Amino acid sequence: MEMSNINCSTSTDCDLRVQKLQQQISVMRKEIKNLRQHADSAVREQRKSLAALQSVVASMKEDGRLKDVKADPLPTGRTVTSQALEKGVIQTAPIGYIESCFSSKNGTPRQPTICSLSRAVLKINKSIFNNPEHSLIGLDQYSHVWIIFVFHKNGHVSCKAKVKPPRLNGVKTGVFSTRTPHRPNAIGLTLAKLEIIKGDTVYLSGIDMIQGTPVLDIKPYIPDYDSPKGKRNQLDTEESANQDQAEPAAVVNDSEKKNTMKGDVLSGNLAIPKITIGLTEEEKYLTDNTNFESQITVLADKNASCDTEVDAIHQTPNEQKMLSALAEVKSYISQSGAFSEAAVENTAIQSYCATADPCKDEPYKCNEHVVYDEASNTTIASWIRASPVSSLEVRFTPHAERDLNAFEPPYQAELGKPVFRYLKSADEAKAAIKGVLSADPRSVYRRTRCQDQLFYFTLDTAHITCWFGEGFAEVLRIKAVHN
Ligand SMILES: C[S@@+](CC[C@H](N)C(=O)[O-])C[C@H]1O[C@@H](n2cnc3c(N)ncnc32)[C@H](O)[C@@H]1O
Repeated sequence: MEMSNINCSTSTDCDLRVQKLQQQISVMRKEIKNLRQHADSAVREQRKSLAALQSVVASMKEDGRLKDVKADPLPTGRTVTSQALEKGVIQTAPIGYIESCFSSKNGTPRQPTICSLSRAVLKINKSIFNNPEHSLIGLDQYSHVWIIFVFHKNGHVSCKAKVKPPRLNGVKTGVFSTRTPHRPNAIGLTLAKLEIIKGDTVYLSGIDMIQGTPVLDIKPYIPDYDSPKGKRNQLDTEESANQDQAEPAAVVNDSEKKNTMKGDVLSGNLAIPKITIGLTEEEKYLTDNTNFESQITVLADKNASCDTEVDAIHQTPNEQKMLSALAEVKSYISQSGAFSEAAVENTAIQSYCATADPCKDEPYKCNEHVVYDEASNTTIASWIRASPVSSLEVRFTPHAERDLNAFEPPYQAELGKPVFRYLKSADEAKAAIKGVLSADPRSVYRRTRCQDQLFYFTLDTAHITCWFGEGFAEVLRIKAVHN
C-alpha cells in the first residue's frame, strides 16, 4: 500500500487527504492484526509438531531404537542392539528378492494353494552370506518351505484392527483372524513347493508373492512340527517319546532292566517319580506313601472318571509323566502276570483310547462359525471353506485360446513368438489362469460396484484380459508382455 504525501494547498484539500490517510492506516492495522494471528497460529502448530516429534524420539529411545548402546556387528555390516531385540525391534535385511510370474498384485492368487503352477525364483543375496549356496545345504531334503516376506507393495502403512477379507465379501473381521497384507507389521507367510535348488538359487512353485518381494527368511516345512497332530497321533507320539526317555539305552541292557523292574515291583520298591504338582491332597498323600498299589488305584480311578480323550489331553504334564511311568509299569506287570489282564485293562492308560465327540464336549469346536478337523484336531473359521464368494467357472474364447497357443515354452524360443519365462507350456498357462480366476481375484469393491468392467492381470509374460458374468469368468484376450 502506498502512503500519500500530506502536502496540500487548501484546508479542505488537507482534510480530505488526512481522512484518506486515516483510512489507509486503519486498513494497514487490520492487515497487521491478521498477520499477527497467522503468525501466532503458525507458531502454535510448530510447537505442537515439535512436541509430537519429541514424544516420538522419547518413545524410540525408550524402546531402544535410538539408544546408543553397544552394537553387535552382523556379517552384513548391519547392526542389532540386544536392547532393541528384547523390545521386539529388529533390523531386517532381505535374504533375497522374489522373481515371480506375477508382476503386480492384481490377479496374484490370495493363497499359494490357489495356483500350484505359479512359479518364482529366489537367489540368496551375497551381502548376507559370503557363500550364499552354503546356507541352502540340506534344504533340498524338504519338499516344501515357508517363505517369510515383506508386503513391500502395500502402498500405505496404515492398518486397521478390523479388515474385510475378499472371501468374506465385505464382512469385517479382526485383522489377526485373516491373512490380509495390511497388518501392523507387513509380514507375509507362504508355504511354497520347493522345486529345485541350484547353487545359491531356490526355485519355487505354488506361490502368491509378486515380483520384487523382499524375502526375510526361508524355513523348511516340517509336518511333524508345523501340522497339529490328531489326538490319537499325539498320544502315540507322546507314549513313544516317554518310552524312549524311560529307556537308558547304554547303561542297562533290556533284560537286566526288566529283571530289576520286576523285582522292584514285586517287592514294592519301585521308584515311581514323586510328582505332586497338580495332584489333589489325597493323591499327594498317596504319592508320598510308598504304597505302590494305592498309587495305581488313585491314578486309575482319576482317569476312569476322565471319560473323554479331550480330558486326557488336558492332564497336567506331571500327571502325564506319572501316567507314562504307569504305562511302563503296566507293561512289566502284564509280562510278569502280577495283575490280571482285566485289571490292567482298567488302568488309566486305557482311558486314553476313549473316543470323544468333540461337538458334545467342546461345543466351540462345532458351530456354524467353525469347522473342526478331526484328523489334525484343529478348528478353522467356516468362511475359509464355505466362503460367501463362490468359485467361478473359467472359460476361454476361441480368440483367447489362439492367443495362448501362440506362446512357446522358454526352451523352444522362436524368433518373433511370445515366450513364457516360468510356465512350461500353453496348457500349464491355461491351468494357472483357471486357478487364478476360479478363486475370483476381484476386490469386494470391483465385485460389487464394477461388475461389468474388464479385468486385467499379468501371468508370466502374458497380459490377460477377461470379464466376469454370473458364476463365471471369461478370458477374452492374451497378449505377450516384454519386461
Ligand atoms: C492375502 S496375501 C497372503 C500372503 C501369504 N500367503 C500370507 O498368508 O501371509 C496374498 C496377496 O498379497 C498380495 N501381495 C503379494 N506380494 C505382495 C507384496 N510384495 N506386497 C504387497 N502385496 C503383495 C497379492 O495381492 C496377493 O494376492
